[in-house]
Amino acid sequence: MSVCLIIQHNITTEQRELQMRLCFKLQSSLSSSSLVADMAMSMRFLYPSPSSFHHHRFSPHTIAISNAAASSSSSSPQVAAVIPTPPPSRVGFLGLGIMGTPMALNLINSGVDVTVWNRTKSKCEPLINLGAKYKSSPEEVAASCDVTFAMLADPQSAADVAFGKQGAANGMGPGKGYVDVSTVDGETSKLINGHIKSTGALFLEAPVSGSKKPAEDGQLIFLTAGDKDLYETVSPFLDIMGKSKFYLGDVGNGAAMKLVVNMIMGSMMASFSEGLLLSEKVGLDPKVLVEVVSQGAINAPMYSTKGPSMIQSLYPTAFPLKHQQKDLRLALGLAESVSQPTPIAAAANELYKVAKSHGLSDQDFSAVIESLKSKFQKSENQ
Ligand SMILES: NC(=O)C1=CN([C@@H]2O[C@H](COP(=O)(O)OP(=O)(O)OC[C@H]3O[C@@H](n4cnc5c(N)ncnc54)[C@H](OP(=O)(O)O)[C@@H]3O)[C@@H](O)[C@H]2O)C=CC1
Ligand SMILES: O=CC(=O)O
Repeated sequence: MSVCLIIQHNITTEQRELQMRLCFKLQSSLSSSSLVADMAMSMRFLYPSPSSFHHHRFSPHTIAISNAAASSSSSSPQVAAVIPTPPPSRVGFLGLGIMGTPMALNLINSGVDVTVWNRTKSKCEPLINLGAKYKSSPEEVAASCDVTFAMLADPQSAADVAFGKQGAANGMGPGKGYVDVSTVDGETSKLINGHIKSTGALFLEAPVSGSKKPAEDGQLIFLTAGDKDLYETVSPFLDIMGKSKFYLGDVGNGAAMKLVVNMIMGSMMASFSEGLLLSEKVGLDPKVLVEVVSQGAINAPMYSTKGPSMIQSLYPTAFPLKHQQKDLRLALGLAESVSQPTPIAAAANELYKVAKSHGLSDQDFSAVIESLKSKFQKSENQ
């Protein structure tokens, strides 16, 4: 029997103990048919449950134990053991807005070594006070970190931060990774991918579904595409910030999935707004409408969370209206590129544009209801 044992060196004390235990097992159990099962048990001993990952500074990255006998030219079996590779230890985070701040905070609270940057420096202070490091440009963050996440407003800012002057690409290189979690169009994402890859680094697009509260609760849904190796590497971090993750293949697919989801969401909110106003006008109580909707097949969490404040004309910002309109605009561009008719999304987009023109850009996207109220309709028709 021949044995291949791959030992990783840059690891925690706990993982070092695991290595030693596995070496001992290999020495003492080479003839044992239960070797693979024993090794798997050792892994479980060290990481008893997925939630225990969060209490470790590092999570197990790769656990692969295989009997390579089938591929061996020798008649005797060969055992290959790949010891857990720790995920990258230094994580950068660029963009500390409504979403970036709680996402970075969850990483810090899980013991990850986080370095932050934001265009408006004051937004970095709370995270610095909680232990984050600070660098004064995306380039410096990327240069000092193994992987760098970016959560920017729109295609222009995502591109500027990734490959503009003092952009992250200047600090990237082989062995590093860039994960853009902003919502942008596929073309922008491909452009960023090209700049990052030209440095020898890896790229993953990973826009998120889920708003401010899911970001705070670590319940986001990641829609990823790009380098599969980087996806595997950063999975422990995605698991800290989110509840699920999808790997969708080539760069552009994550962006497209996100735009389709938000196209649906923007239309749903516009339609819900019409329903609330119509119910009120025909003498119904819109609060009862919210209750009825919440019990039926068309229930969506956003109706019951945002409906009551919409009835009071209050729009505390979780998802800025300007970003919803940006997503509809980009989704319409995507539809145009494949000649897919999207008349409902096009109509909804017009409502968000009206709301923006009345100064509601920074309110929550539920403020789109205002554009259906008679005061705005009159001014639009003048
Ligand atoms: N809020 C939500 O519910 C969700 C948002 N998203 C998407 O996530 C992204 C971020 O959203 P959110 O956090 O809500 O947005 P915010 O508007 O709160 O934050 C935007 C971030 O982008 C930065 N930024 C804007 N323009 C530039 C620029 N030209 N150069 C450098 N930095 C810039 C801002 O910096 P500064 O602080 O200096 O202004 C800020 O850090 C968007 O793409 C959005 O569509 C996705 C899912 C949910
Ligand atoms: O992009 C917004 C969201 O809620 O998801």
